Amino acid sequence: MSRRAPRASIDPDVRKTWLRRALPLVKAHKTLLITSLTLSFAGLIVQVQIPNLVRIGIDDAVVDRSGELTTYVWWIVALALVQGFINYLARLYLLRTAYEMEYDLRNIVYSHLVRMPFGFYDRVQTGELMSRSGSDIRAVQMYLAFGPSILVQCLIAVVAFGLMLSINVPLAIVAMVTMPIIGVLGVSMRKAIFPVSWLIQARLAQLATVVDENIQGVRIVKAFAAEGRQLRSLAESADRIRWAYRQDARIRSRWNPMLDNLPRLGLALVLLVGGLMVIDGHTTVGTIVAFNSYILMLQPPFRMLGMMIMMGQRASASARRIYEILDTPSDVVDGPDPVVVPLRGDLAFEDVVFAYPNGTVALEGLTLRIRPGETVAVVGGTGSGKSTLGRLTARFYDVTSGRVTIDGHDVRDLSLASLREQVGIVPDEPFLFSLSIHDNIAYGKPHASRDDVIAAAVAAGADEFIRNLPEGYDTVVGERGYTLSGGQRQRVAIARALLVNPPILVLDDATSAIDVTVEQMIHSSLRDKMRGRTTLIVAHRLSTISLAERVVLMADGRVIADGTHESLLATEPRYAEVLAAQVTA
Ligand SMILES: Nc1ncnc2c1ncn2[C@@H]1O[C@H](COP(=O)(O)OP(=O)(O)OP(=O)(O)O)[C@@H](O)[C@H]1O
Repeated sequence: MSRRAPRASIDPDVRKTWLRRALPLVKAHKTLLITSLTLSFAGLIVQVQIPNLVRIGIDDAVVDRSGELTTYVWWIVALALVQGFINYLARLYLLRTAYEMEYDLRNIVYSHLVRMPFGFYDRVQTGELMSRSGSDIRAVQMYLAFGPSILVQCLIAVVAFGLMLSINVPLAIVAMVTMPIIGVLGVSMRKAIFPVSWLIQARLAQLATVVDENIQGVRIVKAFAAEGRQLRSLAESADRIRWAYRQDARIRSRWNPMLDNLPRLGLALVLLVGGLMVIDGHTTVGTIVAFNSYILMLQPPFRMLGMMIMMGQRASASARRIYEILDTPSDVVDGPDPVVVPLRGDLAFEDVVFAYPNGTVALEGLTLRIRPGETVAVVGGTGSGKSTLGRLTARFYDVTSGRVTIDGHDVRDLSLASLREQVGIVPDEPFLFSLSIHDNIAYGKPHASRDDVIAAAVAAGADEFIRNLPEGYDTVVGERGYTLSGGQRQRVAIARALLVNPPILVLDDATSAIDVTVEQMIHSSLRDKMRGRTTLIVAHRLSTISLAERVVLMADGRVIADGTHESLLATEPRYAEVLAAQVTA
């Protein structure tokens, strides 16, 4: 099925109220919405006729015995059928409107999320994002679609009141007396409940984060036999939710009986006043019965008024959180005139200062030049800024000051898509999708042929183990590729980068879990496969470092020494220190 693009977007003007900003979304589906509202109004008009027919039926056929009872009965049945059919259509269109709007909103939010820079994902929690893209979208959708429908249903009160007035003015006023009270009480109840239900939402989102971490980190939890501790933290979250639900129950049980009983008071009043009027001959028994029906019929819309106010409050808070995402501009975007050029791989960092969005300064005036075709190992203590080099090369983040250039172009001037196509990054813990090995390798080049995929896998030293898998290249690797070993996953990830054949390759500790002989094989095939490739290797192992023709030593976000492995060993005591501290054979 082909995917339809969202029909509208959220108004970007942040000065407008949330509802006005969401209006384009409603307008985009106005035909559906108006159809549904019109139908729902028509249904209500039919519905208010029924008690009136009952009144006439009772007065004519039962009391006066002048009319045919079955005629009234058939009319009522017919009207009920018509009303049922109209309501069916109205409901159908209303739900369709709601889901169409939800679809649009979901797509708007999701397409914004995929454009967000790395810095955004460093800040927000997965559980929170899931909740924003789930329940918040739903809350807004509900209000936008169901709000107008509730208003239309409240209109029935006007129509029914008009009809009652035409039958009997004093009794109509008596019947309506309790309605505003129901409305006011409904609103008050919702107001009392709102903070609690808000708390429930927030605590459910917290619980989602705890559950998410427990599931994602289940191996660590088990490895440290920390199930008890995790269960306690889960129980604490659950307990907080239970407390909030208890408050919710307390408020509801206080208000609901009042709301339920008020209409009965209305019935009693109508019976009292209406009964006296019947006795005095001012009205008929049928009128009392009809007015009873009206009281019961009018009660739900008035109660829903309160619900609508609560839905509005919730939707407004949800919309604010959704807008928070939509209003966060992606700062890492194409410049006004993005350059698309094939790169040779002449990489330079010019006095680069870089701080992560949380303020951690990772590079403090780093200058480094790597010529096309060079293979450079970056060595340094933990946190010295090695991985950051790769992230800035592919422009996952923008530098705070200074420049990163490739072939003389500032990376900020290059088109983001072409830059990322030409800078391949293999992290130490690669992510594999729940797809076949073939599709995982071909992720950056989905139309690659099987032969190309195999060639990349051979170069990455992965072909042999892949062939031994039950379905070879078609084996689907489980969620996050857990069915493969760490070293196997790293090899699949290297193959994925090689298939794209980028002129610049960053191996960020990407062979840490691969044994030394296989690693040497991979590097020699890398060298054969593309002589001109610029390769940056973040390395901890001597075997890896020795593959590079040049070694750069980093400390505190700066390059402190640069040369061959041998010359650094001979001249730079800090190099020997770093090697001794963290480098394994
Ligand atoms: N996403 C991030 N958000 C905030 N700070 C970060 C982020 N990633 C890294 N840092 C910090 O930036 C500094 C440099 O990190 P970087 O990952 O470049 O170090 P590294 O030399 O590769 O370390 P290691 O050898 O331990 O992987 C560290 O202080 C680190 O804590």
